[in-house]
Amino acid sequence: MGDPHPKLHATDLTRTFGRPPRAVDALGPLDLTVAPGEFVCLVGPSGCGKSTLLRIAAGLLRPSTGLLEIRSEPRPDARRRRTARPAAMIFQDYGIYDWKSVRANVRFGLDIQRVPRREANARADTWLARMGLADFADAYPATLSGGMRQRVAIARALAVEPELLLMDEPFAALDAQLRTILQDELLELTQSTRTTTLFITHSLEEAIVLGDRVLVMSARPGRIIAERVPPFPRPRTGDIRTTPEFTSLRSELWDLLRKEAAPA
Ligand SMILES: Nc1ncnc2c1ncn2[C@@H]1O[C@H](COP(=O)(O)OP(=O)(O)OP(=O)(O)O)[C@@H](O)[C@H]1O
Repeated sequence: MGDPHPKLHATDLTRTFGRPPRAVDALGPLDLTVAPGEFVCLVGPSGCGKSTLLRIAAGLLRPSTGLLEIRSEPRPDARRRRTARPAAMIFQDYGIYDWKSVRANVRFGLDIQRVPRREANARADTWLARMGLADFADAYPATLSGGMRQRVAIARALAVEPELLLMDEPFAALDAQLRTILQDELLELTQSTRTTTLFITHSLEEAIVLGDRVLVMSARPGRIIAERVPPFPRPRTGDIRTTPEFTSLRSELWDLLRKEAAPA
């Protein structure tokens, strides 16, 4: 790929939790480069350090050694948005606030950035409309279905126009049908916004549908042991799921993963 200006660049990254003799080596050493606009999916056995990597990328956790850099674009309105964050994160449990209306949830990041209320409401409403939630702006999350709640989380993350979107198993709590629908929606959305995305999933299907690259991690401490490029040009649609290339890549990835997931 060789992009001289990667959006995310990690070198020799490791993370250990606790101290000897109880120390847990959770991650690495790991090198990772994500180009601007690229959608990179990470798959790996349970407990291999995927969330740890994402939390380091989000600035929620420090690495034990190594470096992770996110290249930030100067924004034309940077002076006003002093608190602008380059990364937005979406979790499996949605992470939305039950006591705030749907619109206020979507506006949340914009409020932190001190975007004026009128503009923030307009941007929130635009994203709600895009996610098919226009009629629910004044509703409270408790009245929404799981899929709708996850759409609110996606709208909230994208409303801040993040330079980097970090998604940790965002669809894991949804049933298979809804998951497929949201995969297709996210595919369309990210192909139009070209938001640089690092996406963790246990679903190989999800990784192949969405990713420009699929990275396979080893068992803990997670390192990157393989990389595959799904052979589907963009813009692509969910129809690729029925192609022979899709099936063969899925079984190839599954073989790689099975070796890592097998008990020692
Ligand atoms: N705060 C912490 N303190 C101690 N150990 C931790 C902490 N966070 C994670 N770990 C350990 O680090 C390892 C990696 O955890 P992590 O959550 O990153 O894995 P994961 O690949 O995201 O797992 P899963 O796929 O099951 O969600 C695990 O062994 C976990 O128990």
